[in-house]
Amino acid sequence: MDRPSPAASQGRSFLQLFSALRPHVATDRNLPSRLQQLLAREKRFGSRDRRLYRELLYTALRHLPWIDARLATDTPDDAIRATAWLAADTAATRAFRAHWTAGWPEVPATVAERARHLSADPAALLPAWFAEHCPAAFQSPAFDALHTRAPLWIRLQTDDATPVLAEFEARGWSVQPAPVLSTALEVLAEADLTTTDAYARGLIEIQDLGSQLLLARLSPAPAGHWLDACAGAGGKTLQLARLLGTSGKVDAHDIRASALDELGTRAARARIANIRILSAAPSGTYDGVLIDAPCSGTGTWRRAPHLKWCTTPQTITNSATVQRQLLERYAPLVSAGGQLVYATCSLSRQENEDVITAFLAAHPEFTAAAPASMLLPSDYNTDGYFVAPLRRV
Ligand SMILES: C[S@@+](CC[C@H](N)C(=O)[O-])C[C@H]1O[C@@H](n2cnc3c(N)ncnc32)[C@H](O)[C@@H]1O
Repeated sequence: MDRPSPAASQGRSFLQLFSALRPHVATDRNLPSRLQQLLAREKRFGSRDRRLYRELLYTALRHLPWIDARLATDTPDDAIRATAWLAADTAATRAFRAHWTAGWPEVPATVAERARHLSADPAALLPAWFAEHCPAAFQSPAFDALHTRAPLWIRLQTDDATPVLAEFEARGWSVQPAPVLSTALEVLAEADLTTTDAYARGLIEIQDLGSQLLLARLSPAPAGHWLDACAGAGGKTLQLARLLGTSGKVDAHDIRASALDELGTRAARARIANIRILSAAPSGTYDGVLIDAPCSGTGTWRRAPHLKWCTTPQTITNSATVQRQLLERYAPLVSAGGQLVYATCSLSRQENEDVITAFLAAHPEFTAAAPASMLLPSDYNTDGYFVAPLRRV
């Protein structure tokens, strides 16, 4: 007798995991931690199982109304089948997808075609209230990019990529350079980069291409003294420190001490010496101030799809209030002629253009140094970002 395919019982396990997460989707912005804990508790899972379930769960969250609708029928296996079909084809998902979607067509490139195949409503995949915040998100190709697994980008933190490329090749990981930025590489493998020598030596950092482009395109003048006012764990601080060169310096501040500790570890790993961590409130003046503001994260919906379902218009209004306060707090630290850079990973007009318009109206001593710009996830296969470069006159 043929042994049953493991994919059949994996389908049941996926449904169990999904139903454990489902009640928390609308309320828990930290759902990825909950998902991580859920998978860690299941001692019977190996690392490949965990990769499979993670991919399936993220796919289901990305397409939540479609999956919910199938689970509400008397053939819930349809939910497994649809999730398997929509999931990315990776080493971990291949056998599972082959079992559950035998005879199904290739997954089409656009959400509209996928919806047609599943007799589903494409518009249901984004909250309707978001249309007035970012109409472009509802249109192809941005809409398609938002419903595709986010790629893994790294930033080279060395002028010599040879040891990085050699190590990746030895591990069987292929990479693809970003056509728009020489320091950015897409890793085309399910790689745990934190286990590499390149990572341990600080030769690479995991950083979305969109985040990299934001600073690379500003090309801050070398040798300047900058404040990274909302540095977090320092994704942009490290990049800024390299762009400014060894005669420039960055003061990195955040209200989260634990994030600043992590920043210190990353800077030490990369032997970057021109970063000073400021736990206390910054003062004095700077050639440039970066405000990478806390935001609703709507630009990260492809990477963090649960945020689509727990973000509300009120979340956005609250973020915009904090963003205006942060500009008021840190803009006075820009010296005359200096730069003020406001950035978010939000696609909402209310957190982006509206915040900047209100700030400029209240502060004639600042002017736009260049047009503000929005990076849509479809532009270069990234998360979505907004950046407004301002100057103090
Ligand atoms: C978008 S995250 C920063 C990400 C970081 N720049 C990076 O590239 O990895 C926003 C950060 O602002 C911080 N923050 C919130 N309120 C703040 C305040 N009043 N002053 C400084 N930082 C603040 C948060 O703790 C959070 O780390």
